[in-house]
This record gives sequence, structure tokens and C-alpha cells, in this order.
Amino acid sequence: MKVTNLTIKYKKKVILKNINLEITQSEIIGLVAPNGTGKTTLLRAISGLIQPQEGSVSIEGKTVHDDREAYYKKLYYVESNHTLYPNLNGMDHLSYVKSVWESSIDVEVVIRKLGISDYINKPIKKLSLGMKQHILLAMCIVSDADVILLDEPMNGLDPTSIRIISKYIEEMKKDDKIFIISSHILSNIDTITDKVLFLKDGNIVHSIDSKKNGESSENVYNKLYGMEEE
Ligand SMILES: Nc1ncnc2c1ncn2[C@@H]1O[C@H](COP(=O)(O)OP(=O)(O)OP(=O)(O)O)[C@@H](O)[C@H]1O
Repeated sequence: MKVTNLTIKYKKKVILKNINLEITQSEIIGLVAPNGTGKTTLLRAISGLIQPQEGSVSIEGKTVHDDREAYYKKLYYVESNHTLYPNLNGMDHLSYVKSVWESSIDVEVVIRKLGISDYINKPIKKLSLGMKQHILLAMCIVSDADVILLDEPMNGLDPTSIRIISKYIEEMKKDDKIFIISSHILSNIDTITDKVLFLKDGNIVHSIDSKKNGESSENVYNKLYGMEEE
């Protein structure tokens, strides 16, 4: 997946300027920055939901303009739980994703592994925030897409759930998938990422290779966003 010279503005306000990013298969990328920095904007641009003023995004060499349907099937974007239909249940959502993404993933296995069988048949409007997050994550797993974009996936999850989800994401990486996971809380995603990208002033100002023993991502976060080190 390649992002080339991407610039996004809302009216005259520049949110992202000249972003370049290349992600090879099978990587888990963390996208970290405080609230309001542009993480969601970047994910939305990659997913083709907003058009950049300049630059482009391609997956396996193809942009959304080359073949819209093929591009959308290659990726799955997990936005906020407001995208869930309140009167439908989790199973309805999973069946929908399985059919549209033409996936061969076994839905029952995903439900069992995520431990969501108790509420998978209840309407979304009766579920807690954490339960809805689980349904969203189950949907992205069922899609079996090559590129999975997760916007703040750990919001509302307890530590046990974060561990289960993290383990699942690491397992899926073996199937040659790219994950981009945004978070304003570094500790939620620090342990599973291969690389952490830090956004500031519209650009990726720093990246850390998590598998190498170098600088600590926590120190970088504190330095970049003006927090005192403990
Ligand atoms: N539709 C829009 N119209 C105008 N400005 C917008 C729009 N969407 C986002 N913005 C602005 O773009 C900036 C980046 O927002 P974005 O949601 O991408 O940040 P974020 O890093 O994902 O924040 P958070 O962690 O709070 O979700 C903010 O200043 C926001 O006010």
C-alpha cells in the first residue's frame, strides 16, 4: 500500500500535508497522535471516503479511481460504532460483511474466539460500548480484507478484551495482511505494532521500528507532544 504526496484540506485549513508512506505486506502499523491531529482524516483518505486535494493512495498499484469496487474489497475500515445499525443484531452485520466482501471466513469460529456469542443475536441498541467494539472488530475479521484500518479500536475495551483483540490481530498478520491502527493512547497498541508513526502538524514526523531495540516510543510521544517524562 502506498501513500504518495497526500494533502488534505478542510476548506482552507490544511490537515495533512504531503504525506508519504509505503507499507509492505504483513505489517501492523500504529498511527499515534493526540486528539484532533488528523489520524481519522488519514484513514478516511486511505479508505477512499475523502478525496485528497493533492496526491494519491494505491493498493497493489491501483487507486480507488482505477476500479472502485475492487479497491473497496481490498480494504476494510473500522470507523466508530455509530456506523452499526441499532435495530439489527451482530449476526446480521457479520452476515452482511461476509457476503459483500465475498469472504470464506467461518463466522462461527470468529464469534467463539472473540467470546461474543452471548450477545451476537441481540440488537445493537441494547449493547454496551465495549460489546459494540467487539462487533466492529468481528466485522473486520470476517471481511478478510488485505488492508484493515482500525480507528481507535481499543476504545471502551477492558484489559482482557484488549489482550484478546491484540492476539487476534497478530494471528491475522500471518495471513499477509496490513493493519493500520490509530490511537491517541500509545500503550493500547504499543505491544502489537511493527512500526509506530507519529503525526504532528499535518505530517508523519517520526517513526519507530518496534522490533528494534532503540528509542522508547513512550519517550518519543512525550517529547513530541510536550508531556513531561515520568
Ligand atoms: N468534516 C470536517 N470538516 C472540517 N474540519 C474537519 C472535518 N473533519 C475533521 N476536521 C478537522 O480536522 C482535524 C483532524 O481531525 P481528525 O478527526 O482527523 O483527528 P484525529 O487525530 O482522528 O482526532 P481524534 O483522536 O479526536 O479522533 C481537526 O482539527 C478537525 O476539527
